[in-house]
Amino acid sequence: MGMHEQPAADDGDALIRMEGVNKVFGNFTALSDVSIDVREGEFLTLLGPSGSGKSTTLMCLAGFETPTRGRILYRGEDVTRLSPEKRGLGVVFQGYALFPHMTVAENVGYPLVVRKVPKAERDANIRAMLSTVGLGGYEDRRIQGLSGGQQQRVALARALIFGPKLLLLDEPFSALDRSLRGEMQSELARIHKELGTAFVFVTHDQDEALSLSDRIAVFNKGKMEQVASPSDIYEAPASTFVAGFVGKTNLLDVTDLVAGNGNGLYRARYGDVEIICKGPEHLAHAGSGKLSVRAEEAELHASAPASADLNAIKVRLLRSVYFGGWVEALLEDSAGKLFSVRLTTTRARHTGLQDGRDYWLSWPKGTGYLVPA
Ligand SMILES: Nc1ncnc2c1ncn2[C@@H]1O[C@H](COP(=O)(O)OP(=O)(O)OP(=O)(O)O)[C@@H](O)[C@H]1O
Repeated sequence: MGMHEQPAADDGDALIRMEGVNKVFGNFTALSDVSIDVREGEFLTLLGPSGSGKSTTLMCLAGFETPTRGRILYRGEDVTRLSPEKRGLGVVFQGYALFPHMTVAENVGYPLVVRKVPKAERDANIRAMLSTVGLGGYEDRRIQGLSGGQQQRVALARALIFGPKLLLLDEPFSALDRSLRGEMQSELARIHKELGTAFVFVTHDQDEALSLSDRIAVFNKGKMEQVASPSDIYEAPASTFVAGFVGKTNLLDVTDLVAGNGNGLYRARYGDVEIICKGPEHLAHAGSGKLSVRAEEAELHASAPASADLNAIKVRLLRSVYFGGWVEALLEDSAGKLFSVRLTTTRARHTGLQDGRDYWLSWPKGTGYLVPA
């Protein structure tokens, strides 16, 4: 797919499809008209803040919750009311703990025992799956003696051993420390590639979502606001929420929108400054919108930049914060609008940052992305 191409409305490749799903608990609407396709073999991440409906979506896909309204189709067949066991999906959920009194092999082989797979075949599968998750030779170990990362590998092996077409994972690494988390993320990416099974992964961590996924679905207050590739989510957000939740951005009120001739560019106005930016076609007649300018897309200059290729605004530096590799500058323009700019430390030293001083904030013409106000 091209960089900003939207997925087809009717996707024949859907492995599992959620159609207009609502989920109401008492008088609280946890999911509101959620439609989403999971494609064969893809790594799809459900991303959003706490309480946005990610887990509820996963529970509906798994069959642990039933939608109040809407349908779930598995390869075109309605499974909305089918029990989790009958769906045959792999799950790694927080509440789906390992059996602590059993060995690694007994845990991993359990789904095969349930499916009455003969012992010899079972043992061969257990051995192969343990090697896939990097635990070859751990068959007889006890669960209690394993580290957090190793236990997660066992949980993965148990969820994958019966060859499900889809694996559902709910924040599987949230209890792990940062370095172990990074290691398990690479492992998960490797296992996904090796097996070719579709994964649906829930997280509230944007970096995890951006680095692991083929596509990301962003949730906010029970609604799915956008589903797209990581680069489209980051570079062509569909809403102010998506722009602000993924990465750090500045949202400017712009007016007098004029679309270019199908080149994806817009002319716009921020206060009395003329701006050239990118945006989706459907805003051509909107008149105004919000312009998302990424914190790392912008630069600071001690004097007015001479280049005609830059959008530029006069600002005052309120303060800067040092983060090692980069410096974050907080600035304010004459209208009282606050800006956040992320400069490399080298660049910040070169510019010379002094609180209270005036600067020019710039970003290249043709960058920055319009979202509906
Ligand atoms: N069984 C339930 N009964 C009542 N309310 C529920 C139930 N399950 C979920 N909710 C509510 O639905 C909302 C969405 O919950 P959900 O767990 O899907 O969010 P989430 O995006 O996964 O967030 P988190 O990361 O905190 O789990 C929350 O406000 C939650 O309190």
